[in-house]
Amino acid sequence: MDPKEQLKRDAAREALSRVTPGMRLGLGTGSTMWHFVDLLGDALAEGTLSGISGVPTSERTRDQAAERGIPLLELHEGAPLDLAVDGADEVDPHLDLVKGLGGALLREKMVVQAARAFVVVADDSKEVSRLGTRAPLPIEVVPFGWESHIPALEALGARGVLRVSEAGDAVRTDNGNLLLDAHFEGGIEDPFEVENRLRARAGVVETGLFLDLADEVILASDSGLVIRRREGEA
Ligand SMILES: O=C(CO)[C@H](O)[C@H](O)COP(=O)(O)O
Repeated sequence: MDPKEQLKRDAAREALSRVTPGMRLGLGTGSTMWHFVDLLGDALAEGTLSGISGVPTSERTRDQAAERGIPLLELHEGAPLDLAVDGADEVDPHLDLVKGLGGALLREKMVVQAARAFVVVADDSKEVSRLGTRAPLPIEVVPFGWESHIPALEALGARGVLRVSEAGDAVRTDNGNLLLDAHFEGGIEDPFEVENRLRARAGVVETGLFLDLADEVILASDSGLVIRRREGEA
């Protein structure tokens, strides 16, 4: 296996050790989560875990989980979830995150907010000292008037770019919305301020800032796993 994929699988395997029989899980989206869903499928098939059900955060994850025989629930059926597991594009020292390069940020945040605990799985390339330095901030917006957010982003110190596919078409989320990627020169100075300013705008559906949400971050590196927990948590 490619060494980078192996790191993602290592983080996913560690997260799987947090899962106990009967749990209702939030199943995130992305290449690291692919490994988690794969390992969960193996565990159910082998009988080392049972009674598990999951709420998928994207159609991709729904398809993979269904293929692997993982019983699926709608969000309202599963909530409150015992545990949400998901990847991240950036993790800062406070365990705040940027998510959404995979385009599933809205459902991901809804699922995390419906969960009693949230564990993040990533390789150590996602660690940053300040959010917005490694990845742009994804923002899901309704198609109507999306261009009007560009000057507002400029006022926040960011260059907003409509996400397009390789073929040049605007990318649509699973919810039929568009994605703006906000590039902050030097990173995001005050993520809470940016979150509040963006969320106050009609037409902005959700941002990829996941603030004060992660309870535990599992980072896989060449030298092993690094586990970070929110202060005050055992
Ligand atoms: O937020 C996400 C999708 O919306 C993903 O969790 C994030 O992009 C990380 O993905 P990967 O594990 O492929 O690096």
